[in-house]
Amino acid sequence: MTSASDESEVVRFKRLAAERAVDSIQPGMVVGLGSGSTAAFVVRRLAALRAEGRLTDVVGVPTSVETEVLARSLGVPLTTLEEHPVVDLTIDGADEVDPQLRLIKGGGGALLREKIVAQASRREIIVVDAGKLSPRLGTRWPVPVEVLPFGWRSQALFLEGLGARITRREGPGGTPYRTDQGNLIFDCAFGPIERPEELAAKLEARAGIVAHGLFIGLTSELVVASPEGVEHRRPV
Ligand SMILES: O=C[C@H](O)[C@H](O)[C@H](O)COP(=O)(O)O
Repeated sequence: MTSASDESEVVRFKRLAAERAVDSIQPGMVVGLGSGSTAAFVVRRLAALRAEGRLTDVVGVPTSVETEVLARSLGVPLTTLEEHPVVDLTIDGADEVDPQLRLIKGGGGALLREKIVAQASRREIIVVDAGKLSPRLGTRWPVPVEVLPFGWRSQALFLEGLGARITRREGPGGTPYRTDQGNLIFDCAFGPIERPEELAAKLEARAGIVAHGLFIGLTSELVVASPEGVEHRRPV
């Protein structure tokens, strides 16, 4: 267990952003629980509030098996999109955020469920440390692309044809990484992406590509923590 005193600065900023976003959760809400190390602080904070007898009627929709396991271990009640097809508020992390609050997500492999939950949400708050801010998507992070195992070599050629330097993500022991759906991920280094919407449209038109990590038009609010404090930004 990490104590507050041995947290690195980056981890502290992740926690501060996540905890601030939890202030937006109201009693009775259905809350999308994002994935990754920043979103995990949301789950922990929710559990701590429940222990104080607050927000006890909030239910969470996890965006990955990892988040589901964490939430269950902390006693946070969970539901599904089948039971609650509309989510009041989702709080999730991101790998890269541009000035228009477009995102690259999926560094932890949860991009498909994260996008499904984001699209089902009335509000999506993204929580990051300031190191995730970027002038242009693709500058700091490759775009994860989730593909069906069937025909994966064809998808690799297609992605290279779009100009990406691709790496098939590896799991434990050098075996191909598998998502929660059993699919593969190609991390696609495009370099700074001039028109993310056009790239997203090309990826979405390709059969066999199940999801990509470009999240466009889905951020309602960004909470970013840095040495200067915690700041809220909305799309302009
Ligand atoms: O698939 C993983 C998610 O998109 C994460 O939200 C993203 O990778 C950020 O993760 P972290 O908060 O650990 O930096």
